[in-house]
Amino acid sequence: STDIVRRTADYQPPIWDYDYIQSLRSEYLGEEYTRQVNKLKEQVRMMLHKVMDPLEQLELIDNLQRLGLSYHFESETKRILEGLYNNNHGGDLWKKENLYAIALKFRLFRQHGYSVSEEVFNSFMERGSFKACLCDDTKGMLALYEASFLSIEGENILEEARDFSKKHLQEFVKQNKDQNLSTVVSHALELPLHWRILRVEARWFIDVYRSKEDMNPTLLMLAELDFNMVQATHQEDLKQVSRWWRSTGIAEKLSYVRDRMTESFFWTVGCTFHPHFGYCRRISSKVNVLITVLDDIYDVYGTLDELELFTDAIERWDINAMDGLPNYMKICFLALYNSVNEMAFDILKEQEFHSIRYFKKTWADLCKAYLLEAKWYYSGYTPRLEEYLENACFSIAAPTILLHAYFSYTNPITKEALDCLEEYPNIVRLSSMILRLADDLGTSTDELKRGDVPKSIQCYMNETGASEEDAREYIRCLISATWKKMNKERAATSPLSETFIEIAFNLGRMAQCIYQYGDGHGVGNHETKDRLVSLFVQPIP
Ligand SMILES: CC1(C)[C@@H]2CC[C@@]1(C)[C@@H](OP(=O)([O-])OP(=O)([O-])[O-])C2
Ligand SMILES: [Mg+2]
Ligand SMILES: [Mg+2]
Ligand SMILES: [Mg+2]
Ligand SMILES: [Mg+2]
Ligand SMILES: [Mg+2]
Repeated sequence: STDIVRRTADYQPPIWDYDYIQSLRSEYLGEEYTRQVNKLKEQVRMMLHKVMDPLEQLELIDNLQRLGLSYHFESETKRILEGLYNNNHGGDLWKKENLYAIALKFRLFRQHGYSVSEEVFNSFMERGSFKACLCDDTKGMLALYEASFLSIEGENILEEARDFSKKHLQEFVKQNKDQNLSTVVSHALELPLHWRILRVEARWFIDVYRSKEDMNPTLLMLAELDFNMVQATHQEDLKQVSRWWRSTGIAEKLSYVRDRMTESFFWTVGCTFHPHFGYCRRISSKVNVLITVLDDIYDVYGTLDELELFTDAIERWDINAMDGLPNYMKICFLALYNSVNEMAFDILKEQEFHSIRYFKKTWADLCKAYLLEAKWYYSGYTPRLEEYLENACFSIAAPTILLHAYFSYTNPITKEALDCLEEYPNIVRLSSMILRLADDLGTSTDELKRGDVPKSIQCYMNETGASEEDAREYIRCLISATWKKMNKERAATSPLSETFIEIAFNLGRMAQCIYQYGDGHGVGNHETKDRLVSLFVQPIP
């Protein structure tokens, strides 16, 4: 047969090899630390009971959140916000206070699902614009900026708030009068709090909090200890999935696809860092690393004929469908088949629920979306942006990732939720859109260099004649607009739990984190490496 010329992406080897991952150790395991952390948690609980001033209550809640500790105090936080909302929501809470307090209140209420109108900012405006005198209040500007990202479509005051605060905060950073505040403001301008991954943000904020003059030592001690204890549990999860990954042999047998076990695990920590979600992280990491392999087979390595065969085998989800596959595809098919069936077995054993048909469908939908992109590539077709995105919100694999996440933490599984998930609800579509757009911004340059389907940027350029820079700006606006729709979805009632909604939000946040400095998943850039070291290797001293 004629030699098949296969594209290559010459991916770098993984940043950490198997032996290094297995060598990871943490001293923060065991009873002694659990005793210590429980003592500190009790002290913080007392603080939450004793604090009376509304603004101090809000600041404490905000600090707990930024320090990554809020998961320990959910009921206390709810009680405080409930109280503030019911007792004062009438109106006097919003009057006569400064911009910082109003913006902080607004953001925390919206974050916790309390409906509050953008009109609370009216007293800071005149003739439709924010009062110019406000621009000297940098703390207030920063709070207004962060609050503006909780907006939904059509909220013009918040749109104006974002533009106004962004302009003045950029000005403030340029003047660089106050080093500490400039650091915090630049951080926010890079990526607003609402779009950030809690776990990564906590690691950064703990260092910032340590140097604040109003820092509370108990809070700091608990944040540092808790961070290190959670790191220890994540290390164990990572070592476990890394042992599984090595047992599949895929990394060395298919040396031409991305070997990204650690990054695949990092994605899951962004989605659910909570220590009790270990099983969810381990399942999701396997899904992510297998998706990474399949994606490269469809994008780079497979011929169209081979891809047709593989897609057909996945649609049939039948062990006998392997026979016609080339060897490298047999390995991938069986690794995927075994992993997914093993998970289906766990669910059958735990909940007597037969889940195979859901998994079979989501993997078939994913591979069909991959196949369509391959056909577009091989035929040299460039779709309009809308046509591309309709398919690319499936090929980015978010629906598959989210379905597996649902099954891996939910007990009891409900038919309502699954029926809802089967229809690809808005929350899944919107999360996929953010993941896809952020991914294209971060990966399309390299992808097009080695040959891949035209991505959102190129489709937009082809459709409108825009320059690449303008196309990238358009895609960034699309991400921002999609977040407004996501914010609206959070409030919507649905058979999907708050946990699921949060995971879907975090998947979008994780994309903006990984691709913040280019392709943080495919190319082991130093930002990703630094993050992985700070999250999984280096305890806070
Ligand atoms: C986990 C993922 C989001 C999914 C598999 C690896 C990814 C990082 C991304 O990889 P990429 O090659 O950029 O996807 P695509 O652009 O080929 O769809 C697609
Ligand atoms: Mg923490
Ligand atoms: Mg690989
Ligand atoms: Mg790809
Ligand atoms: Mg792809
Ligand atoms: Mg990509």
